[in-house]
This record gives sequence, C-alpha cells and structure tokens, in this order.
Amino acid sequence: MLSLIETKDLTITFGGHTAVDGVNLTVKENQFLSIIGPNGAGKTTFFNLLSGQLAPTKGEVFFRGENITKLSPTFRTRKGIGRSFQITNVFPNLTVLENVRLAVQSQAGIRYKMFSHFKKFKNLEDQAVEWLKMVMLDNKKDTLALNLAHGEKRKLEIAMLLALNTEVLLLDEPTAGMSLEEVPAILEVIKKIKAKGDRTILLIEHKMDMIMDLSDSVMVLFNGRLLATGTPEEIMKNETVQSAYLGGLYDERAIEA
Ligand SMILES: Nc1ncnc2c1ncn2[C@@H]1O[C@H](COP(=O)(O)OP(=O)(O)OP(=O)(O)O)[C@@H](O)[C@H]1O
Repeated sequence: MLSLIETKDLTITFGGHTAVDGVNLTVKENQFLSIIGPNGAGKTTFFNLLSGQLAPTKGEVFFRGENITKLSPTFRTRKGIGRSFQITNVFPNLTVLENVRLAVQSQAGIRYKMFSHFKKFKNLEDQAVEWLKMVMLDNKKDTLALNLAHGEKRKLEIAMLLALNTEVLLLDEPTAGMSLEEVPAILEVIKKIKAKGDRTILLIEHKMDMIMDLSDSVMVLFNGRLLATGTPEEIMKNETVQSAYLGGLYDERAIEA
C-alpha cells in the first residue's frame, strides 16, 4: 500500500501553547484511521493543519510524496484532501438536492475546466441524487436544508463532501450534537463509504464503540503529542494510553459522579 499522507515533525504553537507537537504520521491509501484524545488534545488543530486551514509553526505535510505544506485549502482539496463542510456552509434556503448539486458542480468545474467539458444540468443532478442515496437522504431531496433535523444536516454535509470526490475524507466528529437515535444512521453511512473501499478516511470521534467498529488503526493525541498508534485492539491494551488517556477519562467521570 502506498503512503498517501505523511506528516513530519508537524507542530503549531498559539502564543505560548503548543497545540500540535512534533507529530510524525503516515497514512496509507484506503486506510481508515481514527484520531482520539481528550478534549483539547489537538485533534481538530491537526485536521486544520492537514487541510490547510492552519499553517504549521514547524514541520511538513506530504500528499503522495509531494510537499503540500504551503498549499491553500482550495489547492489541497483539488489535490484530493476533502474536509467536511461545516453546517454553516450549507445553504439553508436551498433544498437538500440543490446543496449537493452545487458541490457536484464545483467538483465538475475543477475537473473538466481544462477540457472545456460541458456537463449538462441533468447529469449533475443525477450525480447529486446518487450521493444523497449514499447517505440515505434521497427521500428528503426537496426539503429546504433549514428544515432538516440535526442528524440529517450532518448527512447532507457528508453528501456534499463526498460529491467533491476527494480521495481523502477528514471527518471531524460527525456525530457531534446528535441525539442517541440519530447516531446509528451516521454510523451506517460511514460504513457504506468505507465498504466502497476507494477512500482514505480520517475520523475524529469520542465514541469508542464507533472507533472500535470502524478503524483499521487509531492514533492517540495527548497534549498535542502522538502518544500511540496501532490497531484498535492494540490501543485499548496499551498501558500508556490507558493511564494517560482512558485512565484520565475514568477519573474525570468518577469525579463528576
Ligand atoms: N486558533 C487558535 N488559537 C489559540 N488556541 C487555539 C486555537 N485553536 C486551537 N487552540 C487551542 O489548541 C488546543 C487544541 O485544540 P483542539 O480544538 O485542536 O483540540 P481537540 O482535541 O480537537 O479538542 P475537542 O475534542 O474538545 O474538540 C486547545 O488548547 C485549544 O484551546
């Protein structure tokens, strides 16, 4: 398997605080990698460094061996690194289908511009419907985005990300803010994407059962540092992880109780 993403000594400091600290990581093609760690460990910041939303203080990011550290988020998306849209980027007064069609259109624009290829409106719409089927939201295609439930908005966000057709999907807590009833649907969507086998997926999640279920490997961040990487089973057994991360969580729960 090829190495698709590589970080070398990736570091970012905000004021005096180092949020991501010397992270060296290799992600292979079509791997499903989950990122865990306590609140404030640097997970989202690490995603921002991969997607180009933030520039590192030190270190580098490589995509297929090419140094992309200085590329903007737009160029990184064109290369193949897709970061989930925030819900604020969903157009509330457009329908679900119109939102996904716009994402398909932007991808088509990028890919076909150099050939002056004219994609017919209907074709774009058909593609949008396919992505909506993938996330099981095609039954809501004519609903205004503003009228969707929270879990449905997250599905729409994933459909829009899928429509960009990037090789890499960075999913930052797709179940955040969801009710317990909404979680299984998102889990099923992510499983479907994984089962297709043509994407490299990086997932930030706090739900350990989801991590165990989906991941080929897990990386643990703690105070911005890469504490451990391994299979989900290895990570659960890892004593450093247990004492530093899982142990800490149990302590917090004990204190709260
Ligand atoms: N733009 C910023 N300016 C200053 N500090 C920041 C900035 N972004 C993140 N931080 C700090 O960096 C640290 C890591 O934050 P980050 O959001 O990456 O953690 P996280 O692991 O994703 O946490 P959570 O699980 O709560 O989302 C935190 O202490 C945070 O306050």
